[in-house]
Amino acid sequence: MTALIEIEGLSRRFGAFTAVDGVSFSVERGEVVGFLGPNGAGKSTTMRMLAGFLPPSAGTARIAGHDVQNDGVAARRHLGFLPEGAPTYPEMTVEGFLRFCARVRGCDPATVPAAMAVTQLEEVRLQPIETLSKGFRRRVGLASALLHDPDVLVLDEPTDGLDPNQKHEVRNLIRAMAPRKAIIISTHILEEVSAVCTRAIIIAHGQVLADSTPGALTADGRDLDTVFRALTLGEGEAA
Ligand SMILES: Nc1ncnc2c1ncn2[C@@H]1O[C@H](COP(=O)(O)OP(=O)(O)OP(=O)(O)O)[C@@H](O)[C@H]1O
Repeated sequence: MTALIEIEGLSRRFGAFTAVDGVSFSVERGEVVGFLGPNGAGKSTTMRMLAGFLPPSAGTARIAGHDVQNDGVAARRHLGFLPEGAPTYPEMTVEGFLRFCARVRGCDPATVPAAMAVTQLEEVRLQPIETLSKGFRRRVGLASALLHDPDVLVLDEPTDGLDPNQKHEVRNLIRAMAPRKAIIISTHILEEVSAVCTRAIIIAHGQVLADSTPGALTADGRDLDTVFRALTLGEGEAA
Protein backbone atom coordinates (compact mmCIF):
# COMPACT_ATOMS: atom_id res chain seq x y z
CA MET A 1 0.00 0.00 0.00
CA THR A 2 1.32 3.48 -0.90
CA ALA A 3 1.89 5.89 1.96
CA LEU A 4 -0.53 8.83 2.04
CA ILE A 5 2.38 11.30 2.19
CA GLU A 6 5.54 10.64 0.15
CA ILE A 7 8.34 13.19 0.02
CA GLU A 8 11.49 12.45 -1.99
CA GLY A 9 14.59 14.62 -2.16
CA LEU A 10 12.61 17.80 -1.57
CA SER A 11 14.73 20.97 -1.72
CA ARG A 12 14.02 24.68 -1.87
CA ARG A 13 16.47 27.48 -2.48
CA PHE A 14 15.76 31.19 -2.02
CA GLY A 15 18.48 32.85 -4.13
CA ALA A 16 21.77 31.40 -2.94
CA PHE A 17 20.27 30.20 0.37
CA THR A 18 19.09 26.59 0.71
CA ALA A 19 16.13 26.49 3.13
CA VAL A 20 15.23 22.82 2.57
CA ASP A 21 17.92 20.41 1.50
CA GLY A 22 17.02 16.95 0.20
CA VAL A 23 14.25 16.01 2.65
CA SER A 24 12.69 12.54 2.20
CA PHE A 25 10.12 10.72 4.29
CA SER A 26 6.74 9.08 4.00
CA VAL A 27 3.74 8.93 6.34
CA GLU A 28 1.20 6.10 6.48
CA ARG A 29 -2.43 6.21 7.56
CA GLY A 30 -2.60 6.06 11.36
CA GLU A 31 0.65 7.95 11.91
CA VAL A 32 0.88 11.36 13.60
CA VAL A 33 4.28 12.82 12.78
CA GLY A 34 5.71 15.68 14.82
CA PHE A 35 7.88 17.87 12.62
CA LEU A 36 10.36 19.57 14.91
CA GLY A 37 13.19 22.00 14.46
CA PRO A 38 14.54 25.32 15.68
CA ASN A 39 13.32 28.63 14.17
CA GLY A 40 14.29 28.82 10.51
CA ALA A 41 14.95 25.05 10.23
CA GLY A 42 12.76 24.74 7.13
CA LYS A 43 9.55 23.29 8.63
CA SER A 44 7.06 25.77 7.12
CA THR A 45 8.86 25.76 3.78
CA THR A 46 8.64 21.95 3.66
CA MET A 47 4.95 22.02 4.62
CA ARG A 48 4.13 24.67 2.02
CA MET A 49 5.83 22.55 -0.65
CA LEU A 50 3.97 19.45 0.57
CA ALA A 51 0.68 21.37 0.33
CA GLY A 52 1.50 22.46 -3.23
CA PHE A 53 1.67 26.17 -2.32
CA LEU A 54 5.36 26.58 -3.06
CA PRO A 55 7.16 24.88 -5.97
CA PRO A 56 10.26 22.92 -4.94
CA SER A 57 13.68 23.63 -6.46
CA ALA A 58 14.15 19.84 -6.63
CA GLY A 59 12.40 16.66 -5.53
CA THR A 60 8.77 15.59 -5.35
CA ALA A 61 5.88 15.47 -2.89
CA ARG A 62 2.87 13.18 -3.32
CA ILE A 63 -0.41 13.11 -1.41
CA ALA A 64 -2.43 9.88 -1.74
CA GLY A 65 -0.29 9.02 -4.77
CA HIS A 66 -0.86 12.37 -6.55
CA ASP A 67 2.09 14.65 -7.28
CA VAL A 68 1.26 18.00 -5.65
CA GLN A 69 2.73 19.98 -8.53
CA ASN A 70 1.65 17.98 -11.61
CA ASP A 71 -1.63 16.66 -10.23
CA GLY A 72 -2.42 19.36 -7.69
CA VAL A 73 -6.23 19.29 -7.86
CA ALA A 74 -6.37 15.55 -7.12
CA ALA A 75 -3.72 15.89 -4.39
CA ARG A 76 -5.60 18.75 -2.66
CA ARG A 77 -8.82 16.72 -2.60
CA HIS A 78 -7.08 14.49 -0.04
CA LEU A 79 -5.37 17.31 1.85
CA GLY A 80 -6.34 19.57 4.75
CA PHE A 81 -3.71 22.29 5.23
CA LEU A 82 -3.43 24.64 8.19
CA PRO A 83 -0.80 27.21 7.21
CA GLU A 84 1.15 29.43 9.59
CA GLY A 85 -0.82 32.55 10.63
CA ALA A 86 -4.49 33.46 10.51
CA PRO A 87 -7.18 32.78 7.91
CA THR A 88 -7.61 35.45 5.25
CA TYR A 89 -10.89 37.40 4.76
CA PRO A 90 -10.88 38.91 8.28
CA GLU A 91 -14.14 40.78 7.65
CA MET A 92 -16.12 37.54 7.08
CA THR A 93 -17.95 35.85 9.94
CA VAL A 94 -16.68 32.45 11.05
CA GLU A 95 -19.63 30.62 9.53
CA GLY A 96 -19.57 32.77 6.37
CA PHE A 97 -15.85 32.06 5.86
CA LEU A 98 -16.30 28.31 6.35
CA ARG A 99 -19.28 28.25 3.97
CA PHE A 100 -17.17 30.15 1.45
CA CYS A 101 -14.31 27.59 1.85
CA ALA A 102 -16.80 24.72 1.40
CA ARG A 103 -18.23 26.29 -1.76
CA VAL A 104 -14.79 26.97 -3.29
CA ARG A 105 -13.71 23.40 -2.60
CA GLY A 106 -16.95 21.95 -3.94
CA CYS A 107 -17.91 20.25 -0.68
CA ASP A 108 -21.36 19.98 0.86
CA PRO A 109 -22.26 23.07 3.00
CA ALA A 110 -23.64 20.57 5.54
CA THR A 111 -19.99 19.90 6.52
CA VAL A 112 -19.73 23.40 8.06
CA PRO A 113 -21.69 22.80 11.31
CA ALA A 114 -19.75 19.57 11.96
CA ALA A 115 -16.38 21.32 11.45
CA MET A 116 -17.49 24.16 13.79
CA ALA A 117 -18.64 21.62 16.38
CA VAL A 118 -15.36 19.64 16.54
CA THR A 119 -13.32 22.85 16.77
CA GLN A 120 -15.76 24.41 19.29
CA LEU A 121 -16.55 27.50 17.25
CA GLU A 122 -20.35 27.56 17.57
CA GLU A 123 -20.39 30.36 20.16
CA VAL A 124 -18.51 32.72 17.78
CA ARG A 125 -20.00 31.55 14.50
CA LEU A 126 -21.57 34.96 13.69
CA GLN A 127 -18.54 37.02 14.72
CA PRO A 128 -16.21 38.59 12.11
CA ILE A 129 -12.86 36.75 12.10
CA GLU A 130 -10.95 40.02 12.72
CA THR A 131 -12.67 40.39 16.12
CA LEU A 132 -11.52 36.95 17.36
CA SER A 133 -8.60 36.14 19.65
CA LYS A 134 -5.56 34.38 18.18
CA GLY A 135 -6.68 31.03 19.60
CA PHE A 136 -10.13 31.27 18.01
CA ARG A 137 -8.61 32.30 14.68
CA ARG A 138 -6.35 29.26 14.83
CA ARG A 139 -9.43 27.09 15.33
CA VAL A 140 -11.14 28.70 12.32
CA GLY A 141 -8.09 27.69 10.26
CA LEU A 142 -8.29 24.19 11.67
CA ALA A 143 -12.03 23.94 10.92
CA SER A 144 -11.33 25.02 7.35
CA ALA A 145 -8.66 22.28 7.00
CA LEU A 146 -11.11 19.64 8.28
CA LEU A 147 -14.14 20.62 6.17
CA HIS A 148 -13.86 17.95 3.47
CA ASP A 149 -12.70 15.24 5.94
CA PRO A 150 -9.38 14.76 4.10
CA ASP A 151 -7.14 11.67 4.44
CA VAL A 152 -4.07 13.85 5.02
CA LEU A 153 -3.68 16.74 7.46
CA VAL A 154 -0.68 19.07 7.29
CA LEU A 155 -0.90 21.34 10.31
CA ASP A 156 1.66 24.11 10.85
CA GLU A 157 1.76 24.79 14.61
CA PRO A 158 -1.89 23.83 15.21
CA THR A 159 -1.89 24.81 18.88
CA ASP A 160 -0.08 28.14 18.45
CA GLY A 161 -1.91 30.82 20.44
CA LEU A 162 -4.28 28.44 22.22
CA ASP A 163 -4.69 28.43 25.99
CA PRO A 164 -3.91 25.18 27.88
CA ASN A 165 -7.54 23.97 27.78
CA GLN A 166 -7.83 24.64 24.05
CA LYS A 167 -4.46 22.93 23.44
CA HIS A 168 -5.78 19.90 25.28
CA GLU A 169 -8.95 19.88 23.13
CA VAL A 170 -7.03 20.18 19.85
CA ARG A 171 -4.66 17.36 20.90
CA ASN A 172 -7.67 15.18 21.76
CA LEU A 173 -9.16 15.99 18.37
CA ILE A 174 -5.92 15.04 16.58
CA ARG A 175 -5.72 11.79 18.56
CA ALA A 176 -9.34 10.95 17.73
CA MET A 177 -8.82 11.54 14.00
CA ALA A 178 -5.44 9.80 13.87
CA PRO A 179 -6.48 6.21 13.04
CA ARG A 180 -8.26 7.34 9.87
CA LYS A 181 -5.66 9.80 8.58
CA ALA A 182 -1.99 10.57 8.00
CA ILE A 183 -1.18 13.68 10.03
CA ILE A 184 1.92 15.86 10.17
CA ILE A 185 2.15 18.69 12.68
CA SER A 186 4.98 21.15 13.08
CA THR A 187 5.54 22.32 16.60
CA HIS A 188 8.02 23.97 18.93
CA ILE A 189 6.33 22.34 21.89
CA LEU A 190 8.14 19.12 22.68
CA GLU A 191 5.47 17.94 25.16
CA GLU A 192 3.07 17.94 22.19
CA VAL A 193 5.17 15.21 20.59
CA SER A 194 4.84 12.91 23.59
CA ALA A 195 1.14 13.82 23.87
CA VAL A 196 0.00 13.10 20.31
CA CYS A 197 2.77 11.94 17.97
CA THR A 198 3.59 8.37 17.00
CA ARG A 199 6.78 9.55 15.32
CA ALA A 200 9.10 12.56 15.40
CA ILE A 201 11.16 14.04 12.57
CA ILE A 202 13.76 16.57 13.68
CA ILE A 203 15.19 18.97 11.10
CA ALA A 204 17.78 21.73 11.22
CA HIS A 205 19.34 23.75 8.39
CA GLY A 206 16.86 22.11 6.02
CA GLN A 207 18.08 18.57 6.65
CA VAL A 208 16.47 15.66 8.52
CA LEU A 209 18.59 14.81 11.59
CA ALA A 210 16.35 12.18 13.16
CA ASP A 211 13.24 10.22 12.17
CA SER A 212 12.04 7.84 14.86
CA THR A 213 9.40 7.15 17.49
CA PRO A 214 9.45 9.39 20.59
CA GLY A 215 10.16 6.22 22.61
CA ALA A 216 13.22 5.27 20.53
CA LEU A 217 14.58 8.84 20.63
CA THR A 218 14.47 8.83 24.42
CA ALA A 219 15.38 5.14 24.94
CA ASP A 220 18.74 6.04 26.53
CA GLY A 221 16.99 7.89 29.36
CA ARG A 222 17.45 11.42 28.01
CA ASP A 223 14.29 13.49 27.70
CA LEU A 224 13.14 14.76 24.30
CA ASP A 225 14.25 18.30 25.14
CA THR A 226 17.84 17.10 25.68
CA VAL A 227 17.78 14.97 22.52
CA PHE A 228 16.45 17.94 20.53
CA ARG A 229 19.15 20.26 21.86
CA ALA A 230 21.89 17.72 21.28
CA LEU A 231 20.83 17.20 17.67
CA THR A 232 20.05 20.76 16.70
CA LEU A 233 22.87 22.50 18.56
CA GLY A 234 25.38 19.81 17.55
CA GLU A 235 26.15 18.94 21.18
CA GLY A 236 26.28 15.26 20.21
CA GLU A 237 26.60 12.64 22.91
CA ALA A 238 28.00 15.19 25.35
CA ALA A 239 24.49 16.58 26.12
N1 LIG B 1 10.20 33.57 0.73
C1 LIG B 1 11.39 33.48 1.31
N2 LIG B 1 12.45 34.17 0.86
C2 LIG B 1 13.67 34.07 1.45
N3 LIG B 1 13.93 33.27 2.51
C3 LIG B 1 12.91 32.55 3.00
C4 LIG B 1 11.60 32.61 2.43
N4 LIG B 1 10.79 31.75 3.15
C5 LIG B 1 11.57 31.20 4.10
N5 LIG B 1 12.84 31.68 4.00
C6 LIG B 1 13.97 31.31 4.87
O1 LIG B 1 14.08 29.91 4.86
C7 LIG B 1 14.45 29.43 6.17
C8 LIG B 1 13.44 28.41 6.63
O2 LIG B 1 12.23 29.09 6.95
P1 LIG B 1 10.95 28.32 7.51
O3 LIG B 1 9.88 29.35 7.68
O4 LIG B 1 10.68 27.15 6.65
O5 LIG B 1 11.48 27.81 8.91
P2 LIG B 1 10.67 27.18 10.12
O6 LIG B 1 11.41 25.95 10.52
O7 LIG B 1 9.25 27.01 9.77
O8 LIG B 1 10.84 28.30 11.24
P3 LIG B 1 9.84 28.80 12.40
O9 LIG B 1 9.92 27.74 13.45
O10 LIG B 1 10.46 30.08 12.85
O11 LIG B 1 8.46 28.97 11.82
C9 LIG B 1 14.56 30.66 7.06
O12 LIG B 1 15.92 31.05 7.13
C10 LIG B 1 13.74 31.70 6.32
O13 LIG B 1 14.20 33.01 6.57
